[in-house]
Amino acid sequence: MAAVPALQSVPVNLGPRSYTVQVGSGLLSGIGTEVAEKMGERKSCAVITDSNVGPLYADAVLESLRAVGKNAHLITVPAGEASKSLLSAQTVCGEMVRAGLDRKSFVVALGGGVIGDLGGFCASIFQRGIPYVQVPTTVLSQVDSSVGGKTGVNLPDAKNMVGAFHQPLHVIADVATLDSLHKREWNEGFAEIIKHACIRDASMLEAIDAVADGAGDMADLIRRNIAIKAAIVEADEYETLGLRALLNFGHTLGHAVEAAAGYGAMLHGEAISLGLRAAAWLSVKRAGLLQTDCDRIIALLQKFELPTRLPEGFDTDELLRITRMDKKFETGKIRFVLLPKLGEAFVSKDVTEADLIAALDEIRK
Ligand SMILES: NC(=O)c1ccc[n+]([C@@H]2O[C@H](COP(=O)([O-])OP(=O)(O)OC[C@H]3O[C@@H](n4cnc5c(N)ncnc54)[C@H](O)[C@@H]3O)[C@@H](O)[C@H]2O)c1
Ligand SMILES: O=C(O)C(=O)C[C@@H](O)[C@H](O)[C@H](O)COP(=O)(O)O
Ligand SMILES: [Zn+2]
Repeated sequence: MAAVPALQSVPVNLGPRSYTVQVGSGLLSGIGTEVAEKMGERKSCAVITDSNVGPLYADAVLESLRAVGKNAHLITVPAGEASKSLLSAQTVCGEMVRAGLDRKSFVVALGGGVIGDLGGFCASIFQRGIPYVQVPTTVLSQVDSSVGGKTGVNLPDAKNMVGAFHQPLHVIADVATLDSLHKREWNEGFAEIIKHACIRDASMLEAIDAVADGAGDMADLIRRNIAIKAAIVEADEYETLGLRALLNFGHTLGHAVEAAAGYGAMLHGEAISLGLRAAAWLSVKRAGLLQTDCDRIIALLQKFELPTRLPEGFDTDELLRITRMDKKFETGKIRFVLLPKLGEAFVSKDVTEADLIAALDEIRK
């Protein structure tokens, strides 16, 4: 990672639910002080993490919290998407009860998007809701999932089917934690980064290219992505105005592929990469995106070794069946995000099932 400048803060302005995302290196050891400031007299907390992240970073976080007088209890779930389930939420909430947490407690979600979504969801339902702090440790969770307050779990049928909007009180993105990511987990985060560039900031494609070539400024790229996500969430927190829905570019078919593969078989970013290729192709057919721009998106995904060809074994009918459960499917009509040009997106109500079938045929090639 390129040299990290001093701590940067990105505000997320949501009135009474406003918070700050801190981006910098070596922030974990200062978490106690940061959290103490936000949580005031709340004394007990659950640090929720997974079996990969816990052994690497939980001690630093627990020590820092205990040093400022917090009673911090560690709760560890198995690493991977399968832990984003109602059963895990029940297990975690059960551990929170047995640890003596109450309505004056809080949660620290230490890990990737799975832990952020699960930990945030547990915070949203535990005794009808307690505050939480996001401490994202993957590229994907730093640039996307830790910001915006979408929390939840999957059902076997489809992704993110049970959840709540519950904004964090604070987000601490320590970019030094990214150094321990395996290449596959590092790369998958770029699917969401490329998504942000496609829908909001075409000029970011160059910065992404530079990072792929080992020359770019990753910390700055992370900050830029957080700012894009924050601006969209600020404008449409509850996804009711058609703006936040743009963050779903590539997700309609991507989510179906992720669920159909079996949770954990494909990483979220890998499934979204396939969804992005399908959505970019449909954007050429239905929205006038230039073929050269579509090719540019695909080439960039490939630079991060992300899949752009649907593997054998995915049944089109099954993928359509799952797609119909998507939250963007309303009264029998799909709302599909298309790109007329790089950096601009809109929600189309004119995409048909025949279009989806054609897009799936295309990404099989
Ligand atoms: N809420 C949102 O707005 C939002 C946005 C995007 C994605 N998501 C969700 O996020 C999830 C995907 O998140 P993810 O890709 O971060 O997956 P993840 O949380 O499963 O992390 C990927 C892998 O990396 C490991 N890991 C995490 N941090 C590490 C570190 N610093 N060093 C070494 N290993 C580490 C994890 O243990 C896991 O094995 C999906 O469930 C997706 O639906 C939510
Ligand atoms: O924050 C959002 O809004 C997003 O859509 C971000 C997506 O990257 C993310 O995968 C999200 O969890 C999808 O949400 P869903 O409502 O489509 O399940
Ligand atoms: Zn996503």
